[in-house]
Amino acid sequence: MENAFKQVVGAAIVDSLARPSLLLAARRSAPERYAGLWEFPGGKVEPGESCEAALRRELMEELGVDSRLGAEVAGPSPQGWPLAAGAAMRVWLAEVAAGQPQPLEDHDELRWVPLEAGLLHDLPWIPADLPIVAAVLESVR
Ligand SMILES: Nc1nc2c([nH]c(=O)n2[C@H]2C[C@H](O)[C@@H](COP(=O)(O)OP(=O)(O)OP(=O)(O)O)O2)c(=O)[nH]1
Repeated sequence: MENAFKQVVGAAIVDSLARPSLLLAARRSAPERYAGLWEFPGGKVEPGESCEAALRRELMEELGVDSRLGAEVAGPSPQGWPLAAGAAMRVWLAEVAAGQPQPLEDHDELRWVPLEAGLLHDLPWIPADLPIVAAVLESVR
């Protein structure tokens, strides 16, 4: 069956999948409606690509890192979490397997933030991401 939503994938990159204490938040530099807002690194899945392969590709392109995916942070639909404009995002916990994350593309700042509700919610996230941030916190508790 055709997917009802445009499929986006995102990574909740933690310092360690075994003992997560920090989350890597990324500040978008474009487009204008999202510039300055924080998000999960990731992007659109290309035709014929699996979600997991798309996510690892995006993390290499955007951050320059090889990544290891952990558990999915499941959303309310099989396509994940609803976003604006007819898109939905599946999100995985992830850790860096090799490399140092750099804001190579789409972002102007990366920040490791303690996995604490108060500190994470201090950042201006893309509004659709707020329930995902809460679910990530819940999943690492
Ligand atoms: N990566 C990412 N995108 C998000 C999040 N929240 C959210 O609403 N979005 C939206 C923004 C974009 O409209 C869309 C993802 O597209 P993108 O611009 O990151 O995708 P891409 O890297 O494949 O970009 P492009 O090829 O279209 O330039 O999903 C999030 O946490 N991470």
